[in-house]
Amino acid sequence: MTVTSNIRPTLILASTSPRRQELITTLGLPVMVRPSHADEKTPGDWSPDRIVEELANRKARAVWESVRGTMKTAAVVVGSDTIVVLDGRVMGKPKDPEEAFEMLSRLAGNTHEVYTGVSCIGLMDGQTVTNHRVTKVRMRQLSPDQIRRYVQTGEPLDKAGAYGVQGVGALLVDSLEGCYFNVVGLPLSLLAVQLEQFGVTLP
Ligand SMILES: Cc1cn([C@H]2C[C@H](O)[C@@H](COP(=O)(O)OP(=O)(O)OP(=O)(O)O)O2)c(=O)[nH]c1=O
Repeated sequence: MTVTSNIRPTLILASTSPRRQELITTLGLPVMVRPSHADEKTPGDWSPDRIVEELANRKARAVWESVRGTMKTAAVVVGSDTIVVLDGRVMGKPKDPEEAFEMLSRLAGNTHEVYTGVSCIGLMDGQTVTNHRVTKVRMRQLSPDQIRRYVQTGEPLDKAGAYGVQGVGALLVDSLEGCYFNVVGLPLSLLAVQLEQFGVTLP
């Protein structure tokens, strides 16, 4: 897609995540949201970076396929995927409170990595840029009671690794090394770099 610097493409966010929807508005470009229902299964031997880049691209591609041909304005479809990795073991979203408790018991007192993949696809020509970022997060020691109380807030259930650093989960996190927004699900500086490759000028 050729976008000259005075054109502001619409960003089509391929996501159901309210966090991503809020974060993407920071770029100051028009935003449309189109939930993507891409298959999120990957082979067990894939590396974390391969998983998040592939899933981000699947989400973006599914939406790109459904909207191309229906819009005439310049647009870029954005897909994103986040996982938590502890000692090489991948954690997605917990399926129930019991699994959330297990995940948090493993993360407490340890340092893990949060991987987020972002994939951008130009609406007109399908130009694709896909990358990922990694952030290290140190979680403090937690007693089983503390973990139980946090799980009862309901916050862990729709989040990779069963916590949300932007919410009550902030009380569990000792320190963080890398992009904060990567942990929340959309690394904004990475997205800015990717959009520059489409000729978009941002502040
Ligand atoms: C670790 C962490 C994850 N998360 C969230 C970001 C993602 O929304 C979610 C990981 O699940 P994803 O599968 O990446 O995304 P999603 O299902 O929420 O949304 P969609 O696929 O439609 O875009 O975990 C937080 O909000 N805060 C955190 O601190």
